[in-house]
Amino acid sequence: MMLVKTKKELFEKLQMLREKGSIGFVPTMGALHRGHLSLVDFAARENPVVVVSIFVNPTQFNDPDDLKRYPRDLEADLELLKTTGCNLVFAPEAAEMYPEPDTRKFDFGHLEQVMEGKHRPGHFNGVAQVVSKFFEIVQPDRAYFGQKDFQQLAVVKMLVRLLNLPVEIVACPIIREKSGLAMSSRNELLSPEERENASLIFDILSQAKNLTGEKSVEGLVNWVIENINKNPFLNVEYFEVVDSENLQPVKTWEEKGEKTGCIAVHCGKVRLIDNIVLN
Ligand SMILES: Nc1ncnc2c1ncn2[C@@H]1O[C@H](COP(=O)(O)OP(=O)(O)OP(=O)(O)O)[C@@H](O)[C@H]1O
Ligand SMILES: CC(C)(CO)[C@@H](O)C(=O)[O-]
Ligand code: BAL
Repeated sequence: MMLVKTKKELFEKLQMLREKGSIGFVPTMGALHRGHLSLVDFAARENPVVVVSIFVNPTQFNDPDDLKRYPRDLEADLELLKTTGCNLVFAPEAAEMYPEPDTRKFDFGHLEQVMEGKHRPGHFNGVAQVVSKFFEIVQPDRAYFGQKDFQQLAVVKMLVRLLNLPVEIVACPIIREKSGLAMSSRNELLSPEERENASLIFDILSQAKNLTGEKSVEGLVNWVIENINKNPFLNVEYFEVVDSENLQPVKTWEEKGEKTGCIAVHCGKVRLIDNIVLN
């Protein structure tokens, strides 16, 4: 496994690696856990070459404290990646990715106006800026994203359509801790007590999945919010039931198509997200 920090080094290494066949790309912000490693495993199964990027992208943080606190540990990340099928790690500095300020404004319409987009203004524009740069630099055949960031997946798929990019976006399932809590780099910022209580989020989402027969959509939304907020460590920012494809709000269970319940919860200073398919 090789580590490169500049685009020049990356181009040189990729020129050699590309001869082996297709490139699978896994973009991350580091502080790696089993969720990230599962994306690398999917990529390695489907491509002879796997590239992982580690970059805490400043343009997608709407909250400067969140950016400052975001966990970083390149040494530990490299140790973990050594145990996987990753061939090349790209860990650039901010100036390498943004030699000029990126002033591009993307329009994802409804996809960026709800849930994460509504509560983190500018977030998806920053994600689109950095992901489009990575796609241009790495030119992957396939790119792997986790379903934990459900809305991000929809935005990245639209980005690829908007820019006509020849990259296949592969969605990978959510990896959870034994307690059910979705793995996340931000979990490291939770105290042991907060972490224990945060497992209630998936517990309630799983129960909600079994209640769609007896509660209306609105009734279920209120039930989820009330039951999570009963826990003194947790405070729900939103819980919404949306169409899995277009993220339009779902009003009744009779509507066609797959429905996903998406949630953001504050636990102490940490903001956690999760989601579950409800039908
Ligand atoms: N538990 C998980 N299961 C599957 N994929 C995951 C999981 N956690 C993160 N990913 C995916 O890994 C990629 C990189 O995510 P990122 O580096 O932001 O990690 P993260 O754990 O989501 O961190 P945070 O949520 O604290 O930002 C994204 O595609 C994300 O969806
Ligand atoms: C895709 C991504 C690496 C872009 O910075 C980030 O949003 C993430 O880790 O999900
Ligand atoms: N996993 C999404 C990256 C972020 O929270 O900014």
